[in-house]
Amino acid sequence: MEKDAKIYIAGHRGMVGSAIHRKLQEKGFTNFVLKTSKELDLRNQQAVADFFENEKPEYVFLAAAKVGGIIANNTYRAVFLYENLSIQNNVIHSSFVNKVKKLMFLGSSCIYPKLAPQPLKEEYLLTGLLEETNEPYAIAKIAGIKMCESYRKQYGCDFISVMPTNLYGPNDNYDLQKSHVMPAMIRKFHEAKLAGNEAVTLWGTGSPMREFLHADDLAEACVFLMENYSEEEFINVGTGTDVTIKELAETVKKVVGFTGELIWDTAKPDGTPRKLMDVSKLHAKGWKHTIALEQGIALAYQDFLVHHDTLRL
Ligand SMILES: NC(=O)C1=CN([C@@H]2O[C@H](COP(=O)(O)OP(=O)(O)OC[C@H]3O[C@@H](n4cnc5c(N)ncnc54)[C@H](OP(=O)(O)O)[C@@H]3O)[C@@H](O)[C@H]2O)C=CC1
Ligand SMILES: C[C@H]1O[C@H](OP(=O)(O)OP(=O)(O)OC[C@H]2O[C@@H](n3cnc4c(=O)[nH]c(N)nc43)[C@H](O)[C@@H]2O)[C@@H](O)[C@@H](O)C1=O
Repeated sequence: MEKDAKIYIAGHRGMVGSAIHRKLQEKGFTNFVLKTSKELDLRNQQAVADFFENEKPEYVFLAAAKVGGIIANNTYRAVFLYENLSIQNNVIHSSFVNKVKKLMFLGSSCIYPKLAPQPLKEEYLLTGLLEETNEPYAIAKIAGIKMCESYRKQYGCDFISVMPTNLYGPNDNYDLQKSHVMPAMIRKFHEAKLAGNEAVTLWGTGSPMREFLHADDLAEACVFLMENYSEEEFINVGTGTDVTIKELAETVKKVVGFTGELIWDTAKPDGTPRKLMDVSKLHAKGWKHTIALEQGIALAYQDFLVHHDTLRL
């Protein structure tokens, strides 16, 4: 990508989109097209077609999506399916019509079968049943992968797909019902510490395992792959290491400074038992994460404290 290339970051205000924007600016890129969802609703096919015809971006990072944790995915099943299919269909197709040089689609580690062998290799896609709680979201993501693959095969588009593991960091969603586990723990432990509460309730059994990558590391990987990866097959992006939710809770407790007890609400779902990404393909391409988990949690907590009054609570 040329430093003055016209780059459209769809979802530039989100955790991933804002991290990609920061990273591109750090690396000297200067020419961005940025639209909020109020300015451009990506579910609106005609509005997206008009936008692309007028703006003619050269590169597209598709980081706009309907995103949420396990309860949000399981509650708003129709919304997660419809909105993600609409957004990605419109952006990917308009990128083709307007001859975008390269597009990056962001999927998720939830595309893999619930009980696939671990760590998850890219070839395990579509080899088994999906996790029930986020099946609609996963189906939408798989459709996005297949759309990029098909537009490459039929039209020669340089559209690539990246599969991030669970992410956390600045600009995360801290709504306790809709968020992912990391921001939920940060907020719950922080508020319990301030209130002097003796216990915090967390969801499930605490036994599932999850891999966590800081959003700034993901952004670095996305810029690296936009410049160095043009293959048909999608690529996993993660750390290659995971922890149990219980272990995560102990680490977040320590970082936040909460000393009370944990109560596990087993009426809430555990979701996939494990979804550790095989990142050997990414490492072979020459990229590896740099932010260790405890260091990343401390950075996320600092961001939470600094921006607490403007957060998505
Ligand atoms: N968070 C995670 O743990 C993971 C995320 N991912 C993927 O990364 C990508 C970004 O996720 P993340 O940054 O966490 O999500 P966020 O919820 O933080 O950001 C999503 C962004 O999408 C935009 N958006 C949503 N709906 C619309 C719409 N109808 N029209 C225009 N823009 C819209 C929002 O714009 P606005 O702010 O203007 O309303 C927002 O900026 C997604 O594809 C997600 O699936 C993958 C794996 C893990
Ligand atoms: C990135 C990935 O994220 C989602 O999958 P998930 O990883 O299962 O989502 P999660 O982060 O919400 O939960 C992880 C684990 O943590 C446990 N857990 C404990 N206590 C809280 C808690 O307070 N909040 C939440 N959210 N989870 C909790 C929770 O019960 C579960 O066992 C997909 O929907 C999809 O969006 C996707 O692709």
